[in-house]
Amino acid sequence: MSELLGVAVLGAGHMGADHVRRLDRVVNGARVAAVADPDAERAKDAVGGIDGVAVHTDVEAALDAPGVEAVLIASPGEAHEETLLAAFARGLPVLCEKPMVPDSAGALRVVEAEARLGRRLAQVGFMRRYDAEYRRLKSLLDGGRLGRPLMLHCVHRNVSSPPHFTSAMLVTSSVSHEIDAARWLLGRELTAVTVLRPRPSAGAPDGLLDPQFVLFETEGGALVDVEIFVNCGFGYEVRCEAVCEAGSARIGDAHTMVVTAAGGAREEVAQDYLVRFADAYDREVQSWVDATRRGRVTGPGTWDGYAAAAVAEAGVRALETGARTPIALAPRPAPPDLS
Ligand SMILES: NC(=O)C1=CN([C@@H]2O[C@H](COP(=O)(O)OP(=O)(O)OC[C@H]3O[C@@H](n4cnc5c(N)ncnc54)[C@H](O)[C@@H]3O)[C@@H](O)[C@H]2O)C=CC1
Ligand SMILES: O=C1[C@@H](O)[C@H](O)[C@@H](O)[C@H](O)[C@H]1O
Repeated sequence: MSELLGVAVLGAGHMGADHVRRLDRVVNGARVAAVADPDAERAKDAVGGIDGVAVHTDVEAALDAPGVEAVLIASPGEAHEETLLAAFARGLPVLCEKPMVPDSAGALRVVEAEARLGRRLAQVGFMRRYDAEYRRLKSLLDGGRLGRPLMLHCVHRNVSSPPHFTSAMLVTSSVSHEIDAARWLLGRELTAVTVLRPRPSAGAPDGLLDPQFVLFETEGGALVDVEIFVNCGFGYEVRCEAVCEAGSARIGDAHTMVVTAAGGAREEVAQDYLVRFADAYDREVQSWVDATRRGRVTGPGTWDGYAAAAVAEAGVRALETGARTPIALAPRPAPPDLS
């Protein structure tokens, strides 16, 4: 391995461009070796003035570019399966943005392909596991001081959704974060899901079922509710309150800045995930680079990516039918070396 880990960033849109910047300017021990995007202008814009970066419109060419030792996938979810398998075929370690693969059958193929290799190669981009507030909540719950968790109340709001966003994507793209966070915080699988649809907001595009109220049941009987509202218009808000037998704990209220002027006080509210979770993305990518340079893979893995896809798929059925929908996970293949 070279002194600086050579990373190919695949997909140079909103997230990809931010990861290029992060690898170049924030993270230690890595460099951007190649960027690929079918839109060549986007790839060039993302690279900006960084020296020595190969720019491609073809993913495979980027994977084979000189100096590429690891891969960060930031293309749309539908492209992830093919790209993950191409990286596995070359033995390249991967950090793959969520959703790992949007459909559960494809996600399971990725789990099985990695299991056949007999070692972990992929980390999935569930960055909330690297957020300071989520980590404090996880240690508190694991420490047991508050007793057993009974309920998680979650709020997830975006200012607006991108034009391609569908009603199903509120679950598959947005609530996928709460699905992973709940599995991680509680250490339990989710077993059933019900989705209620309040009347759509006038601020949502025509036909988009926004907001939605999602209720998960878990192994062991805890409940997780999620308000997902992706065109709230006023801010990017992510909160989670754990209610336990001997107390409760809430995260997500942290103030950015309070400005007092002209007889009033105004608190700033983050407008998007790149601001709210900036530190979490930095920590996630640094941790991936550090582990990769040690020849290891840590953090959420392909099974977590598969479980999130299977739960989200049941959620979409629940949204369409209005019925409580049980969640069935496939048998887990013998996990690869978890070191
Ligand atoms: N962790 C998080 O909080 C977030 C994660 N994401 C995830 O990041 C990924 C990318 O999302 P955005 O950057 O918002 O999308 P975007 O639409 O801004 O960018 C996607 C880019 O990928 C390119 N692309 C399309 N097919 C490709 C392929 N086969 N190979 C390489 N590039 C390809 C497109 O031309 C585009 O430039 C998605 O999986 C999304 O779910 C997005 C937002 C936040
Ligand atoms: O992952 C993300 C987006 O893809 C998703 O669409 C948003 O709802 C989330 O807040 C963001 O973190």
